Amino acid sequence: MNLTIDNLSKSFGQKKALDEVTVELTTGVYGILGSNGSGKTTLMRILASVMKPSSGTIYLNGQDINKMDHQYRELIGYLPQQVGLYKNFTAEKLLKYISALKGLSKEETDDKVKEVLELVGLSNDRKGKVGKFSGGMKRRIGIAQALLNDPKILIVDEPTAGLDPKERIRFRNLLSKISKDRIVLLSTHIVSDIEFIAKEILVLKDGKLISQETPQKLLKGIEDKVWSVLVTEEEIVHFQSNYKVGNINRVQDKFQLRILSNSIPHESAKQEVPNLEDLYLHYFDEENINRAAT
Ligand SMILES: Nc1ncnc2c1ncn2[C@@H]1O[C@H](COP(=O)(O)OP(=O)(O)OP(=O)(O)O)[C@@H](O)[C@H]1O
Repeated sequence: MNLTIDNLSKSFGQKKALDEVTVELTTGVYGILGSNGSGKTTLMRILASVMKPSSGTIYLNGQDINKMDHQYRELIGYLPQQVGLYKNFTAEKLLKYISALKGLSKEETDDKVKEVLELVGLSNDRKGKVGKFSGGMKRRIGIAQALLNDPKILIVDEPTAGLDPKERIRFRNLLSKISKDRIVLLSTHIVSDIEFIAKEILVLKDGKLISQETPQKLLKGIEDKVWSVLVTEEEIVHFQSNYKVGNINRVQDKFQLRILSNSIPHESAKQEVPNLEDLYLHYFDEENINRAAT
């Protein structure tokens, strides 16, 4: 399976939310990384066919999705940022109801609902009311409903916002599991969500695709730029105004700063192994974009 996004742009008045994005996707998980307003949701909505681009074309296995029309939509599962679930429905009833809306027969529905409940780990909670579910369970029921029509392309917008770490891990593993024979697109600004499961990360900035790489290659790009330095409280401001500073940890009476810099920021600085949090800082430290030292 091959999904090709060819020269896609979307404008809202003067604002270019997407600017000539071209990318080719095959099965597996893709992470879309970008700061607020970088165009992630716009790209996902166009891919989910709920919004039209201003220009550009999307091809699935060489066929223009506009020409495929409902044939394409049947292959899509979309989980937007906000989903309104019927709070008084049980998990099972909700999924049966959505199956009916999606046009599945009664027999298909019973089997499919059972299968997706199992897949997302909610079989034992099938009689529980959705309104009483935790955030993680709600996201999982969201995925379950998106999987009812066995989509080949699953699009999930900010899936882990508001989830606790345990639920985030569980959700990540679920997406990883279902990506074997599907294209899964996952937008986030929580980089740890995609560090381990994405086969490639698409970095969007101001509507432009500025990078498409494996997480390992992206990290290699900053491998000699990440430092840690131990400073006093008074010295923090100096580093913050001259460098991109990430985490600050208290270590007894001093502070350890994580710094992104092309050159050694201080003679006592130690080089560190980069992670995706550093990468995010590298691309999206907007406030400090004009610093000379990096
Ligand atoms: N319907 C709309 N009308 C006008 N402007 C819009 C509309 N939708 C998006 N935009 C603008 O397009 C740009 C990209 O928005 P988009 O929602 O795609 O970004 P995002 O990366 O998903 O951000 P976030 O992480 O905050 O969800 C933003 O500047 C946004 O204000």
